[in-house]
Amino acid sequence: MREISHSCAFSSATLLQIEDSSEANRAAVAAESEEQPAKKVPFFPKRGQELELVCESLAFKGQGVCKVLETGYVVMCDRALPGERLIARITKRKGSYAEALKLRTIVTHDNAVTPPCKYAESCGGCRTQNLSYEAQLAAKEDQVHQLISRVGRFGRSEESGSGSYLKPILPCANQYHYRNKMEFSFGTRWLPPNEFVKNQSPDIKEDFALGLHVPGSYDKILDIRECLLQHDVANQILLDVHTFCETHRNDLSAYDTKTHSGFLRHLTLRSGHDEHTGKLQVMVNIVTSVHHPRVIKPLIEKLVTYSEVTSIVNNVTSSMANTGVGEKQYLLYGAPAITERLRGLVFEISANSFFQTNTSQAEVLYEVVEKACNLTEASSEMNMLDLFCGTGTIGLSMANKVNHVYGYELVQEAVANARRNANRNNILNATFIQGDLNKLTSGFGANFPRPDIIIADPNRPGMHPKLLQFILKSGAARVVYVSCNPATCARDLDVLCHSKDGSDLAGGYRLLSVQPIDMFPHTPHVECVCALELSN
Ligand SMILES: C[S@@+](CC[C@H](N)C(=O)[O-])C[C@H]1O[C@@H](n2cnc3c(N)ncnc32)[C@H](O)[C@@H]1O
Repeated sequence: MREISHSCAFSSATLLQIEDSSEANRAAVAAESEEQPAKKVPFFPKRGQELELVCESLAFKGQGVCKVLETGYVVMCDRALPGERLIARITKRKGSYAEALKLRTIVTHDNAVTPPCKYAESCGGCRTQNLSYEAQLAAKEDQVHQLISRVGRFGRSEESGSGSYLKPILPCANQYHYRNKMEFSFGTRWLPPNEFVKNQSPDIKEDFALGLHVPGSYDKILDIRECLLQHDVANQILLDVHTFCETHRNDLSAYDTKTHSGFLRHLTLRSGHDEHTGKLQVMVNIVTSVHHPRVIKPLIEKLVTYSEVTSIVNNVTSSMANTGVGEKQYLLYGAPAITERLRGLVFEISANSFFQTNTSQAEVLYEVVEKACNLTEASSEMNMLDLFCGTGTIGLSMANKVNHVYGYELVQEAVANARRNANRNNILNATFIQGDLNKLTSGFGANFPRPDIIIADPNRPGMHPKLLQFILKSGAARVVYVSCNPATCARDLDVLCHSKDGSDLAGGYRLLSVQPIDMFPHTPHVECVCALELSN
């Protein structure tokens, strides 16, 4: 039996509410305080106060865990990196810690490297590009281990025999050009500090930008002309679209999220490969506020000159929200979907359906998932439930080893993709069902047999308590939890593995392993695959 740490200051009620970073931050603060308890003296910084900090580690979501030297008081600071001494301004007090905005560096961080991207200092995408890759990996591994062991209440003790259940992180072989999908936004331009001087130049127009959101801002766009995370061809397209739309901005005006006026909202570039020739395929998705085929036509004529562009779609949305999914979608050129190979199968990807964004690392991820399922010859009699299945990739990649795969997914378009993906790969033992796993009714489970293996791959908020209850009652011998948010994953594992007094969610599973995987170098994101078995 594994040791359960009782030092963790989280009540079960709070654990169910973990949505994103604040509980994870508290875990990081608790870890810091436990490591050096003697240094902490009472300290109450005020909002707006400027302080000298030293950064000690990187927490979940890439925030630096910093300390006020004389007091040991913990401050979470965006863009602070381990070893850095900095001046920061307090923005929020949150119980035992505060949040701060970094103002300037006094002494640079450990493991500093020169980032190859010229936007690295201002862009919200790659926040740790100037930290060596080895240091990024160590920080991500530590975050997963801390969160699972503390928030999940598993402790850090060694398992006898196969070593710790907390496995070392698997690195990503390609640290650049690994993304097969990038979503850019049109908008009003934001100038990073080093461009203010150039702003005197009449060449710089502030009414047009195409790029990525300024961190923490919904309306300001960092104008960029290339992103080192995407394919070179996608970068040429981005540059061309940028130049063309900026030149013709009277017709092709950028949408302004404050005034809700303007035409062009987002540009999404997705890449895949032709299933027969292996040739690169690019899908261009232009999101606009209205359908205006005549105005957009010259841009399409420009884009079709690229032999790699095999699909151009136009999503039209009148929503005030910052969404790339249109109320209507128009096919402007080529096929409605592109294809990609994964685990020896061919998958079709349409504009609004989920597909793993790092294809080569998805091969590694799915291999780990399959291993966690512990498939044997006996598995051919078993039913697999693939929850949050997207376009069906995980379940389909194991369909030849089980009796039947049942996939469950919210997005109708992804379900349609999954069904076509099964047909395309001649897989007859897979059924895909559309439904909302956050709104389970008592009838859930009636349209598929009792599962022997459950795979759950939710997005960041994790699983709804009712879904956890379903899993606990299912009697499935194996559960494999694939997570892109170790904080909510830890919360859910605690429910699945530890019985809770006064609750009908009795923990019925034993956590066997937690495997962190780096899918997104230079970003704060980290994936993990957790294997659980039914405990008797
Ligand atoms: C992280 S993705 C995983 C997709 C798939 N397993 C894969 O590897 O490609 C999460 C998926 O959950 C779906 N999803 C999100 N909320 C959902 C809900 N409430 N009910 C069912 N599916 C949901 C999303 O549409 C998305 O396809």
